[in-house]
Amino acid sequence: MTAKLIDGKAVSQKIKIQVKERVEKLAQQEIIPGLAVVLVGENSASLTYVKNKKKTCEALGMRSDLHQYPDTLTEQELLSKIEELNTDPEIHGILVQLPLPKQIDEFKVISAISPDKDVDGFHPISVGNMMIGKEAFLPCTPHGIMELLSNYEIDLAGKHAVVIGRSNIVGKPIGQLLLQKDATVTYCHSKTNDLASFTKQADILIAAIGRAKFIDHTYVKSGAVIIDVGMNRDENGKLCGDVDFQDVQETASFVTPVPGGVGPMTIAMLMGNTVQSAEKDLQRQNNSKYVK
Ligand SMILES: Nc1nc2c(c(=O)[nH]1)N[C@@H](CN(C=O)c1ccc(C(=O)N[C@@H](CCC(=O)O)C(=O)O)cc1)CN2
Repeated sequence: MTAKLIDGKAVSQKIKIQVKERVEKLAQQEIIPGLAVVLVGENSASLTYVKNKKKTCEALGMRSDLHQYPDTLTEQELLSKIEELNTDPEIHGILVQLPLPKQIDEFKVISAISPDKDVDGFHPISVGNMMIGKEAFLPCTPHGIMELLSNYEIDLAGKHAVVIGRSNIVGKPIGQLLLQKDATVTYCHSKTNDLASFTKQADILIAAIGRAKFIDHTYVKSGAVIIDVGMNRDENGKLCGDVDFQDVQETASFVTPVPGGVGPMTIAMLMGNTVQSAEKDLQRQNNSKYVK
């Protein structure tokens, strides 16, 4: 058996075409979805990601403003900027690129974003609504993973999903979304003893560990679906995931590559959330017309 490739690049293209159609529909009502991206510091990977977000927005007919600051920016200065963006009627989505420099409290900053504009889905209100299955902006990487699984018609009900990683932006939320689709979910993390004894039971294995090519075939059950969320550099400086892609080929049934798997989905889902925010804003405006 050779694993089938889950092509995130192709699926993300399909999603972006659908988003563009929604942008064109909003343009008929003279609305241009607007995304504000805030970057603090000079992290080169973060700079690449925010540039890609801006480029994608523009390609889909959306507005994107990049607000870039040195890593000496104070927490108060950042909070003031967010306050300004919260009240800007032309901005439908606000995103603060993570990680932030250490003098800035990430939770405080995320909590300051209006939940109506929280297109990253990181605000505690968005997280709470997601947890109880109510309408919310879903965090882009976990949402992208769910879209990939759905596009490849991978059945989740009754399946055992093992998530390695417990970050707020990937590990914790992907477990909840899988649970909502009736998977049985196990969380593993850096303190888990005998990791392989858990991962070998996984029908669906989500690797978000942050260690280059850590998962090889000895961690994988025959026929498992592997989703690689890792973004690392190998010994030659080449981009690679948490999974040893070649080594799992004869064991897994499906596997995502890095690059070209989960990463492009993250940006496509962000575009979807931003358009959704603009659509909801229009709906609110129309509703308030009726009330008057
Ligand atoms: N505010 C946020 N910060 C961060 C998020 C996030 O969703 N919101 N996620 C990550 C970084 N990230 C988006 O911001 C991201 C990472 C990777 C990719 C991607 O497309 N990767 C490509 C490879 C890119 C390359 O060549 O370097 C791929 O996997 O094919 C997109 C977005 C942390 N911060």
